[in-house]
Amino acid sequence: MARIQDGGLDNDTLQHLRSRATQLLLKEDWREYVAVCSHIIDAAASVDDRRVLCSALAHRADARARLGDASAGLADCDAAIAVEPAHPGALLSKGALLRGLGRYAAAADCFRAAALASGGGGAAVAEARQLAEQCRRLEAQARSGAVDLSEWVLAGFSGKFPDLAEYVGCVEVRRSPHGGRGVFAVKNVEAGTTLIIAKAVAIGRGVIPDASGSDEKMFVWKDFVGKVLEAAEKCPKTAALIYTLSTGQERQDELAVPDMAMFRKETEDDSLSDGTTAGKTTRTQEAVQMDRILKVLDVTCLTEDAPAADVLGNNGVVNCGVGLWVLPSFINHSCHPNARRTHIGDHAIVHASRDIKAGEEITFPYFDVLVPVSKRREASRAWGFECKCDRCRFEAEDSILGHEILKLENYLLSGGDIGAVVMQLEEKMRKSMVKERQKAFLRASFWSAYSALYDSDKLMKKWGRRIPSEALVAESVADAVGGNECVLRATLRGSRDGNGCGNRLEVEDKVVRIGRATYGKLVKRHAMRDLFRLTLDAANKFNL
Ligand SMILES: C[S@@+](CC[C@H](N)C(=O)[O-])C[C@H]1O[C@@H](n2cnc3c(N)ncnc32)[C@H](O)[C@@H]1O
Repeated sequence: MARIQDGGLDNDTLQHLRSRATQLLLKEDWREYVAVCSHIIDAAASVDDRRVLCSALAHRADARARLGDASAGLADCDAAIAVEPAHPGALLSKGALLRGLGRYAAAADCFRAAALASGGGGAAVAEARQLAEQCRRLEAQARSGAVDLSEWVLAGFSGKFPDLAEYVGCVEVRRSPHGGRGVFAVKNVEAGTTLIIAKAVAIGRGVIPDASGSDEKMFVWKDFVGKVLEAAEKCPKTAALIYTLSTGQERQDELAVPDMAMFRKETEDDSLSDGTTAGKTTRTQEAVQMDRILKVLDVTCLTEDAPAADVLGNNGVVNCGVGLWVLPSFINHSCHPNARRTHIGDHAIVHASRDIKAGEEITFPYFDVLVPVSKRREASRAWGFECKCDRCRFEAEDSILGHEILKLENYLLSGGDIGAVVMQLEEKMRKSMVKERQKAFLRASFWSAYSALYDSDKLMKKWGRRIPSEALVAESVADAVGGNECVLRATLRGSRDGNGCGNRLEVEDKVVRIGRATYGKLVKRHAMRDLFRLTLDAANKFNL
């Protein structure tokens, strides 16, 4: 029991509690730390020691934030601010909590108030101002989706991941002809436009050598599942978001279309309901539905080692990552996709990889789509669905071409001359007057043959004059599957060789267009050039 003296807590008691709190802080034992802070708060309140009361409330708020209890943390900050409106510690803690909830404008106000309250021009003031500025930038980014990663890219992706805010662009979840729900564009968007920036509910990561067995992967998976369950337990809103996802066991027409407001950043009202009685009521009434979450994770988690992550996000450290990003998990697969995702730290950025019309469904590839239809069918079956996208339908339903495709596939498999395969396919498409869009589909399906041919000086000497240029085929394939590293590399090589690309400015425009379609509008032109160099370097390494 704390001893009390006139005008506040007695010094010995306070000193003892403070040193206990410091020990717990160093051990990061947040639960015990909260208990000690509560002790100080009760004692300080009973003797009306406002100075001690406010700093203990601010410290408890920080610890509660660490424990994922943002609502209780905010309540502590508000209690301190009610006693002392210009308490720098409480204002800083509240700013940090609001920033974590994505309420950047309110967070910036708190940091600004903390700078004013600290007074003078010391390091604390400078830090509070810096935090206010960071929140101002994040607020602007959360509204526009405009991200500039140029500096980070130019620094070789080194250092801390750039700060990102969650963003929901002109997209909406609707019922999809592909199955269940899907994400749709509500406006026309240009290739490269950012559609969604989503923060992961949780990510499991491990540095696993390629040859490692399934035990290590299982370890990463278990760690990931544990983190998702913990996040759902701590925050009812997170649990509610996870429950919008499919368990894979519902009938497609049973799946409800969620309200888009769920995915937008928190409003004042949301945070109040999360922060006070209403939030707590939900938490105690509803235990986390563990089985349901486990089934959801089986269907919806995304691997972080997507092709774009190799260049734009893993900092060369992580080579196995699995995560749950809720809104991107509503995106269906297509072999004629129009979007891609890039991973930066804990955020997934989904951007248009082709121009998209209002009302069109947004899709990305769940597996390699630069392969013939038979291979894609195997992959989609492994996912538990039959892909009926327009590309699959065309390749499966055109009986004359279907026969030809099968012949070419077999010929390729038996080690036949790649140049002859490409020649025959081009001839057949010309004779059958196949439309450009469908030519693009078939070229994408036989991409391995085309690229092996362009890679070989010997084969190019033999067939080069009788087949379309690398740049032309790359542009055509980008129409089928959107921008990606393979077509970008081919476009870069093709444009360097100047074969059939047009004049210098046209060539540069084409390259930048495919670059944006591949990496999104995340970097300025000068940094894009660096990405081009890396893309070509990666190809050279691969070819060695
Ligand atoms: C990540 S979820 C996508 C969202 C899902 N449609 C929903 O309503 O929750 C993946 C599941 O969606 C379905 N799906 C995705 N792409 C599809 C496609 N092209 N054709 C049929 N079903 C698809 C499959 O059931 C797949 O297991």
